[in-house]
Parts: sequence; C-alpha cells; structure tokens
Amino acid sequence: MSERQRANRQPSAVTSAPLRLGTRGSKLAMAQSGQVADALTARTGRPVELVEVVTAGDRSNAPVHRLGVGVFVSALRDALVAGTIDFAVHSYKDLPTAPAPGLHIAAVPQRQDPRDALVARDGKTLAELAPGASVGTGALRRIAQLHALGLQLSVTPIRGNIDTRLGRVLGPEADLDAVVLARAGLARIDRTDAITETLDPMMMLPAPAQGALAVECRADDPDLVELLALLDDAPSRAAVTAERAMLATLEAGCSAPVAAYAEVAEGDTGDEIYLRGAVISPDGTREIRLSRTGTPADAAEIGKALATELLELGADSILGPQAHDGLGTQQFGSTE
Ligand SMILES: NCc1[nH]cc(CCC(=O)O)c1CC(=O)O
Repeated sequence: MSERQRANRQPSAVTSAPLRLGTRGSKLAMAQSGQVADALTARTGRPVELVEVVTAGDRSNAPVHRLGVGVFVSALRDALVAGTIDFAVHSYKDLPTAPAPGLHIAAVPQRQDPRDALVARDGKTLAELAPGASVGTGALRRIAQLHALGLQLSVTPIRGNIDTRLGRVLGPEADLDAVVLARAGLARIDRTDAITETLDPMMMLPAPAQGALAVECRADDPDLVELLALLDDAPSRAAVTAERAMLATLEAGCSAPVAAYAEVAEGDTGDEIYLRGAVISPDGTREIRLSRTGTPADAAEIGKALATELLELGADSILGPQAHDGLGTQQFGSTE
C-alpha cells in the first residue's frame, strides 16, 4: 500500500470529518446514496459527502446481460479498497454472489417493496394488454415470466436508465405499449405515479434482493462497521440472506433465469420466513416454483435447501439459449 493510500485509509468513524460515500452518478444511484447519507447523518450527526465514481457499466451501451452487472459494482469496490471512499451503497440485487475480499456489508437498510411494476399506456394492466402488445424489459427473469403468462405479448429486450425505459412508453418517442421494471427503483426517484400495475409475485416473482440496498465498507474499519450497522434492518437482512443463498447455490448448477422472494412475518412463536423460488426457461415454456418456511436465523440454510430442491427437480435442465452463446454460469447473476 502506498503512503497516499495509507493516508486515505485514516478517516473513519472516530474523526468528525465527513464520511465519503462513493456513488455512481445515475439518478437512481444518487437518489439511494442521498437517502442513506441523510439517514446516517440523522442517526449519528456525522456529515456525509457524496463522491461520484464512474463505472465501466456507465460508459458502455452493451446489453446488461452481456456486460454482467458486476461492472457497475467493481469500480466502487476498487475505490473502497484504495481508500478514496469510506463506504458505498449498492442495489443489492446487482452484487455478484461471490464475497468481496476485505469488504463487509455493514448494513441492509429496511427494504423497499421488492415487486416489479408495469408501466403501460392508457393505464392498462398486464391482463388488459391486447395480444401482440409490445412489452419491454431488460431482465431474462422478467422476459421468461412474461412469456410464461401465456398472454401472447411481444416481449422486447431493452436497457438504459429508468427515465430512458419510461420514455419507451410515456415520452414523445414512445415505441412500446408497456415496460416492466422494479417498483423500488421508481420509488427511489419518486416516479411511482407512472405505475399502472404492481405485479403480484405469483405472476412475476422478483429478483433475489430486489428492493434492498447493501451498505458496504472495508472490513478493517471496525468503527465505521459499527456506525453503519445502525442502519441495518434485521428482517430485511434475513430475507435477502435467504434469497441470495438460493441464488448462490443455483449458480453452481444452473444458468436459467432465477427469481426469489422471502417474506418475514411475525408468527405465533416468533418471526417466520417464507421463501419462494423459481427457475424459468427464457421462452417461458418450462418453470419450477417452490417454497419453504423457517426461522430468520436459518435464512441461509433455507435458501440453500430450496436451491438444492430446485436442482433435484431439474433446474439445471431449464437452459436457455444464453447457455450456448458463450455466457458461462458465472454470468448467471447478470440476468437483471
Ligand atoms: N437492473 C438494474 C437495477 N438495479 C437496481 C434497480 C432498482 C431496484 C432495486 O434496487 O432492486 C434496477 C432497476 C430495475 O430493475 O428496474
């Protein structure tokens, strides 16, 4: 480590200098980083300064499922390790399942509504769209589930930031009848007004960790770890732990679109976790859906067990064309 890096690593929770929160410059990233910064300052009195970090994902126009979502994350993680920022806020669903050496997820703040949302012309719901209506979405998981609904929709892969995607339906250049995107993203940039239907997880099971944030810092900064942990929400962390454990276990044996949604609720004998998981072929003709319950303390085991059961039922045989065009299983988490 250089002298400069060593010096950069000094500021932490024990000083009163502003904490440097590294963020992508997109409207969504700025919004969620700003919200976490405000929450931390309100909670601790510590000022937080946003530091913009440009990622390879922001510079490229290639489809996200080809880039891999990791490209949005690695520049932030490099800045954390180098000490040019103190902490970062990620959309949890964009994090690769492999752990990042030297880094620690200090908090999972209370999760937003994890469901997907439809934004359609003329206030329409999915069921009201005419056969052949064009629906845009970037995620293989959504494409697969839209096909599985059997509504004869014309599903179009799209990408771009949230405003770009909304513009495909609402703007002067609108060319689609509808788009599907995460409700949480719309909520964070204050655009839930555009939603014409919030999709029931029975027909559109969300991505693992959708709607959750990961607040990450260096593992060797215990004061900051402790400070950021004040933002942690235990039920949200348990839900995300179950969903991500399922995803990580499936990655080893399957490269089909995966969906997972855990709900934590108070039961008669304490909190209960209810995890649903699904693997769907990209054309929607084959799918396996399962669920499991348990206690939040066993979240990781529940996720692993559900994935094992999905694999036993043939999850690995539900392969889409993406399995044959050079994308290995390590790309699996990039379906969002
Ligand atoms: N795929 C990109 C992405 N990463 C995080 C969100 C916002 C939702 C979230 O924080 O989970 C989105 C937009 C979307 O999926 O529509």
